[in-house]
Amino acid sequence: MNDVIDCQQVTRTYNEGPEKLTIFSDISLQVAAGETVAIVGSSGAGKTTLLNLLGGLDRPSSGHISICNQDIHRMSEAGRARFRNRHLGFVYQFHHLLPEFTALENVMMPCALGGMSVKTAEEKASAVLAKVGLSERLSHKPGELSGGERQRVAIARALVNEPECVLMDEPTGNLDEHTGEGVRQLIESLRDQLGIAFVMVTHDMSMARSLGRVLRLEQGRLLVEQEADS
Ligand SMILES: Nc1ncnc2c1ncn2[C@@H]1O[C@H](COP(=O)(O)OP(=O)(O)OP(=O)(O)O)[C@@H](O)[C@H]1O
Repeated sequence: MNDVIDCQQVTRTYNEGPEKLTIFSDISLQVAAGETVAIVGSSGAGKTTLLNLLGGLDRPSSGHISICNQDIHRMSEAGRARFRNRHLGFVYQFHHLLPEFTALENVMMPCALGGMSVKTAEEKASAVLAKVGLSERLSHKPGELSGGERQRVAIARALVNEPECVLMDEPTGNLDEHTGEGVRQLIESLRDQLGIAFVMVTHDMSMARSLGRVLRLEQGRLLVEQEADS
């Protein structure tokens, strides 16, 4: 069992007064190390809900989710936060960088939260910023970076603790086509170089198809849209 993510028969319902609203039911999904999986589907299909469950930010109504062979929903809140910091990276459509901190400081943040020394955090953050092509922008604040550069800083921040898996919600949703293509190529090369798994929610079908396996969330079911090796 070398799956980074193992999601077994997961259901998420919301209580709407006396009614139960089922977003999806009995979803099973395995993601191997170094694999890219795109989740597509129409607005409101439940893509972000699923991603939040995989990241331990929300609890399933039933079913089990293991990340690196550990059931994240059996951990205490504090244990889960530590586990997330160590094993998972997150990238969102809007980069969520802290505006008053430099690119380097933003990327150092998850290291600091994990208790690393400032010197080691600085070294790791500079190295990962170099990997995303931003060695020349270490002291720039988010407001002094382009949209694509900001998203690359956000990706560097997600990678700095060397997670097994990065979860992305519309990573190119806010970027023009050319800049989005740059981010797509970066994800591809990081996956191939570092063996990190990426699970990405996107509306960008050409990016989804070009990266590997594509799953479609539709009417509460997860359907295979494209196999890994097609
Ligand atoms: N806290 C909540 N309480 C009740 N319903 C919710 C809650 N959060 C989300 N939903 C519902 O769950 C459904 C799925 O939402 P979700 O954000 O996962 O969709 P999505 O596929 O990511 O959509 P989009 O592509 O528009 O971002 C929506 O119909 C939404 O209204």
